[in-house]
Amino acid sequence: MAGKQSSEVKRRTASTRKTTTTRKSSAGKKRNTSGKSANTKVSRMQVSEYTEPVGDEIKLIIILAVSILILLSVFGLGGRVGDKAAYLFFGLFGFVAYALPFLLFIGSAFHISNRGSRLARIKLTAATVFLIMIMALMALADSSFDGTASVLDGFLNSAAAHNGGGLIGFSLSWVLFNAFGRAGSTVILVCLMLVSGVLITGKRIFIRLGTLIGHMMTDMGQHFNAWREKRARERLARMEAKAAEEDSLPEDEAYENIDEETVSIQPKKKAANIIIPSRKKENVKSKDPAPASSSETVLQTYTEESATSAETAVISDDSKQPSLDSFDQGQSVQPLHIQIPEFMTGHVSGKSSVKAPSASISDIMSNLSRDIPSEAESEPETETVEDKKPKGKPVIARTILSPDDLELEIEGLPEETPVNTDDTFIDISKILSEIPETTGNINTEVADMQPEDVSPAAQAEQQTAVSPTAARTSSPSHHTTAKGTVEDTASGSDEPLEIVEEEIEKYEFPPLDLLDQGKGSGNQQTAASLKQTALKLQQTFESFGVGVQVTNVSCGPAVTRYELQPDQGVKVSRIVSLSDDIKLNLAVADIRIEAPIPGKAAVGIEVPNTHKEMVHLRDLLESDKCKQAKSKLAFAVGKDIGGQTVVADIEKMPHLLIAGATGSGKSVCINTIIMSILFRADPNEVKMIMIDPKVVELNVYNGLPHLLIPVVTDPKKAAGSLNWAVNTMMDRYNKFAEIGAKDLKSYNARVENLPYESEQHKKMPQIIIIIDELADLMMVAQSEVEDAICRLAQLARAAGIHLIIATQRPSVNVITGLIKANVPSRIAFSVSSGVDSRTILDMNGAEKLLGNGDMLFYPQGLQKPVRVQGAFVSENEIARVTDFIRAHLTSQPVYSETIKKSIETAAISSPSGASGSDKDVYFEEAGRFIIEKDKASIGMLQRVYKIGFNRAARIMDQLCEAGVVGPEIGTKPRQIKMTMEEFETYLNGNQ
Ligand SMILES: Nc1ncnc2c1ncn2[C@@H]1O[C@H](COP(=O)(O)OP(=O)(O)OP(=O)(O)O)[C@@H](O)[C@H]1O
Repeated sequence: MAGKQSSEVKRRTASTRKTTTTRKSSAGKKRNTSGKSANTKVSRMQVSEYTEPVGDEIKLIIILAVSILILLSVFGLGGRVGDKAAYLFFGLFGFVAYALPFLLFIGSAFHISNRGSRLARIKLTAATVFLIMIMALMALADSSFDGTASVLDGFLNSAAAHNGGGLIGFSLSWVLFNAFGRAGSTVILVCLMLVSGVLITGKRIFIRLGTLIGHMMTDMGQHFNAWREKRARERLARMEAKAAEEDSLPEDEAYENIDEETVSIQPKKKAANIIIPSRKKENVKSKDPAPASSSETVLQTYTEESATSAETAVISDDSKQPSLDSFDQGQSVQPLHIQIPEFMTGHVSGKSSVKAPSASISDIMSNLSRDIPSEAESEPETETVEDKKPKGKPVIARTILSPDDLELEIEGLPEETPVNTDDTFIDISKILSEIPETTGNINTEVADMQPEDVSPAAQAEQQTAVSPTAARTSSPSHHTTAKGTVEDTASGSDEPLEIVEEEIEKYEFPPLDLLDQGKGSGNQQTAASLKQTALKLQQTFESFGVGVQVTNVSCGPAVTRYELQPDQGVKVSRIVSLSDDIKLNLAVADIRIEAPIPGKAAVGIEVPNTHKEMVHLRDLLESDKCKQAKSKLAFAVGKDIGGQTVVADIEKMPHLLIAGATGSGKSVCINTIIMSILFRADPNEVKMIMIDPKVVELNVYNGLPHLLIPVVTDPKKAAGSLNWAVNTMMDRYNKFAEIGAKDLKSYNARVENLPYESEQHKKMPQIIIIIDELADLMMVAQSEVEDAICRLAQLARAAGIHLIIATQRPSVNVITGLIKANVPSRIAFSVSSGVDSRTILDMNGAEKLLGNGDMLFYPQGLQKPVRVQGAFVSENEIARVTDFIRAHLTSQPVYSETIKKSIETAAISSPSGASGSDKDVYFEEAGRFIIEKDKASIGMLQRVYKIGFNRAARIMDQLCEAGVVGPEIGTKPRQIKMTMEEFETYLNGNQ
């Protein structure tokens, strides 16, 4: 037995050895013929490339033939075999057997052409389920079906009658019927049918239905509104006809018939409105008959024709001039509202009408202003006014701009002021000129205005409207001192302020070699790697049955864009839906699809580069594009996807919103803007206000002559700075109006050509207001900040004031609708979600950015944002440049005390803040400590009081404000300016 076993083992060992030898020799052979086998592989691949499509074609031909045979069979034309087959098909599928040949062919063709696609498999499965549900429903539809017959009966009945659900449908309905009854089974089957229908079509039936209903409701609403408007117009037409009729009646009778909705002037009430809603001439009169003593017109109205003719503009009889006695002191005043339809705004003025119907309100207002006779021109009238010197203050309380009307509210007209609006056009200039100038005021204050009542544009327009008079009256309140500064003797922070720094005699432009140069490594992407990625992209799309051709490749510093041209019939949405699969196949973190590229018949796929190139500011500033840019506010944005330098002009933007997640590159972007300006603009040409609630970002610019005031770090003061800017804007408009200039450029040009030296009219610089974190300001005084930003954004462009606002919180309560609407140019850096991207750009895309200066640049006028790799400037470079500028100043910049004071006043008057009362609890201690140590450093305060950086910096600012320490100058330590005794006196004085 043992011997048998051992001989068996030997035999096995021998056979194993033999096999090993055979394997070894075959491996050797393989090694020897490795070259050959590679060749064989290639040729096999070529063969398979050839045979695969041909094989598919043959398969389809066979399936077509089978389908036709089945078709013939089910219609009884298939001979004996066909009859048998038809019996089987009807038995199995019931009525659906008629559709079987078609379904078989279409299904097979679909499967073959979408081989490998998961989606196609899902669709095919869903289609099969759909068919089975139909079969089951057909079985259920048979009224004789009661769930008692056997499954075989189901087969036989369908085979014989060529209807019903066949064996398959019958079996399923049998199970469902016995479990849920007929109704329950129907619900389940229909539900499954719908689900498979959704999977087959990919359409969201119910959501669409909801949307459809929504659209229908909106349409109905619109129809309803149109109907209401039509009715209102008809009513108005009726009223006009009625009014025309009444014209022919004696006056007293006519008054009784005036419709209250059209006109209401109620002397006893606070306000009254005249609404002139149509272009047609109409007679609108006071509801109350005017008292006999004051029956003359204060408001004059003109027909369209008369508005264009200066001569025919005067309606009232000279002998019936309005009595100015009515402005006497003690007389009660009434506000008067005039609403002027928008179409009239081009023709408001009587004497020098603005002809263009699309003329802007400010144009009209400036025209109006010019119509008001100056003191010299209107001497005889002035005399009359002097005689009857009124004490009341007529006030243009507010203007309201609605989409249709401009409304002026004039307070201070006497109670019984009669209004005769005979014609369509009201001469506001006349009203303004008749308000006595000797009172020294057409009060432009909007003190009692409710913010919600008055749009910022309207406030600004209102102030613009009265500007010349205001300027006339306010100018004597300033007198020039020997130093050339203007002392503001007028009280109140709303007085127009002037930029009063001494002019910087000579500004030494910093040389570009203070900046680092790019290494000039160029793009690391080789042509081969680009070609490979392009091929991969094409193959990926092909594997999903989407035909595309890569037509172009643009290689940018951080991303490369592959331009794809889809084949005929390929939907763009299909390409977009494959973005995840592309990411997977290319093994990249994220891609952005631009579908389509604006102005091109191509879809752009932006793939991050493996090696990112840094775009150095110096390289951009040295580029021709930058050198050729004429504007002082031109700045280097970065390089676009094609590697081209992108240069933008803040003047044209005219305001810019920069938003992105923390660390995405906002501060670097702001620094590049500031640096671009420092390299291009003289401080006498461009000034900046920097608001940096984060404290650390912009303080390096302190001490530069370009700054109007030191960098503002206190959010409460920031609101004050914005208010100051609004006042400056209004002041500038007044000055423009005085010499008939339209904007800053024409003003400066005219001032330059003035034949005499004027103290009043000097060249003015452009002003850029940079806010590094809007969210911090909005937290402190949202309504004030929003209001000021909107007023500036709407009107500041012509005044040469531009806003650059950055925020890392792109939420709707920071970037409010109002701010968004008024700041048209945007830069979006990387954000965390599509929602944030939509808040900034009104579209997705920023969530796909890569960070580190990768941005979507969307200036005003561009259809779609462009992807740009932002310029980079390091802190060292900034320090080098700012140190250079400071070192080469002929005189230290003198910051305007007036501006500072005004900003502080505004901060104090701000309801949300009181700069004096909210000193930090460590303020006193920190002051004493710093004086004792003779060293002021934020880090030291942090360490000693164990507080955060922001709080320590704020305490330092408060100490600086109190005069304990000097301002921060670059990286140098602050000066200690008070002794301990002085500080104690200060503290005692402030308790
Ligand atoms: N254009 C750029 N090129 C290369 N790297 C950049 C660029 N911009 C920013 N970075 C990198 O990103 C870092 C963060 O940038 P930055 O400080 O500007 O972000 P931020 O958005 O201002 O962040 P935070 O809101 O927190 O202040 C920089 O230190 C730098 O390394």
